[in-house]
Amino acid sequence: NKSKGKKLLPCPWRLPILGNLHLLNPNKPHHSLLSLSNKHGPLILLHLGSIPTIIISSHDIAEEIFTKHDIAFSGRPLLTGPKKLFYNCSSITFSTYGEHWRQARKIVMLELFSTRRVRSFEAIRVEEVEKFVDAIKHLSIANLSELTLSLANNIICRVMLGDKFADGGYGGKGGVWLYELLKESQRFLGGFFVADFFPALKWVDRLIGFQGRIEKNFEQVDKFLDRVIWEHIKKEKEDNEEEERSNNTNCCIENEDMVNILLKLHEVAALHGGFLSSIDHVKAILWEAFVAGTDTSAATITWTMTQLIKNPRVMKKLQEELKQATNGNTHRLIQECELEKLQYLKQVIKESLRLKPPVPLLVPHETIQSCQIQGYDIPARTRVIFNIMAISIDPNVWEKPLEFWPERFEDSKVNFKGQDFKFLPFGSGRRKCPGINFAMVIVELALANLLHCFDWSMPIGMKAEDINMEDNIGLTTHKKEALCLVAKSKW
Ligand code: HEM
Repeated sequence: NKSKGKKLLPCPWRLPILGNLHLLNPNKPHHSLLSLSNKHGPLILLHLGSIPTIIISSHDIAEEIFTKHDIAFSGRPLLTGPKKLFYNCSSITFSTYGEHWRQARKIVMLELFSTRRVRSFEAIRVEEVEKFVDAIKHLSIANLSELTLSLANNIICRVMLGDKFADGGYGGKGGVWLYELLKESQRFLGGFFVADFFPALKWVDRLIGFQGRIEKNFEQVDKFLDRVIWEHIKKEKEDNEEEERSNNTNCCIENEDMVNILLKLHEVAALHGGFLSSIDHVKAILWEAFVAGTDTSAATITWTMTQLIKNPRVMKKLQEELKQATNGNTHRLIQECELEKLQYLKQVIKESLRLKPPVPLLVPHETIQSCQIQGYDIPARTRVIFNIMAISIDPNVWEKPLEFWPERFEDSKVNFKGQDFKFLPFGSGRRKCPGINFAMVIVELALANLLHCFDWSMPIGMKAEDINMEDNIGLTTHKKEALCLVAKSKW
């Protein structure tokens, strides 16, 4: 009776208790949702267990939401994984819209993602890319899935925690334990907790051991972050004493890592209250940078290399661009100041992000107030999933949507900053990724050098057509099978 006179959202037939959950393949929910939207339309309502969830799969509905109802859609559901791993969701990504989120985002925008800050990490990126290239030279077969994860992990580790905590290894040698810790956290963030779909059945997660495993992972993460913080405090004290002794008051902000910066802000907040008043907030921000930044950047590099090995014409054209940019000098690395002129590289990365967006369903949103979309009433506290993969291969919008064709971005103003609603690999509106600049310079520098320093081919006995393009989704989509290629060094 309640719905009398109201326009009802299309909703596939559902089962008692499970609702529409049985329609989702847990390994490929973005593909299942694409099939459902092809059948039922670009705005549908699913009952995932007992949680009403709307799925958005068209650019015009995304535009309506991000331009007219952005605040209403800026909440985040309180999910089991992030609640545990990010200290009761006190990080940015998973905290719901409000003062805490605003303050947290403001601080990281200023201290981590501002143009000046991103630029100040150049030496770290260059050094790590150099080691990365050097490691590949010594490998008969390069496992790019693993190597790119090491690269992103080492850069983020050095930027966030300082040099001491990154042991800088490549090719499965270095930082393995931190890496394993991170992988386990990511499994839980993208994983299926019964409580997230049937809040009343929370006990089932404990019964099947899921809750126990996440608690163990959290304990290890927490212990690690405690050690990082303790060592920074100790070092700061020693430096201050040394400074007093030598009367040297030169403060070098460029050498500060994120832990130093957050600890200083924590000291002030502990006296006056607000965000960062608890040391748990500091830990949540630190762990989140690993989780949000490592996987996504590595997946972008790996997927782009996958597309290039399958498309030799594009790879050749890109290598030609790099040759021209360096006047044919293959005996040195591409520098960051040269990236700006590499226009074809930028088109190639965009095309790769279009076909394989690393976060194809964004992070789940939740409405914080009721509103109307396309004439449908959407109540507050509705979970919202944006299937941006469906949008970026929509045949009504994109010509030859499944083809890898970077030239489509030539002379086009379409970018991924969140204003072009047919292409949203970083999201849009208030919740869009704040790490775009931070990530893109890593991705561009790594790819430019991979292609400038090496010629790439398939291992003997394999053809590019054999490459498995299937993805495995957690919070980020990865290539299901590792990308292993032969790299022939040009110098
Ligand atoms: C190519 C690499 C990356 C991609 C494709 C990517 C993509 C995304 C996406 C799709 C979202 C969710 C937007 C939404 O829910 O509407 C997001 C959020 C976020 N990303 Fe990224 N990201 C990348 C790199 C990074 C890096 C390197 C960092 C930090 C070191 C980072 C930090 C964040 C944070 C903190 C949020 C949460 C924003 C909020 O909820 O307010 N990302 N990212």
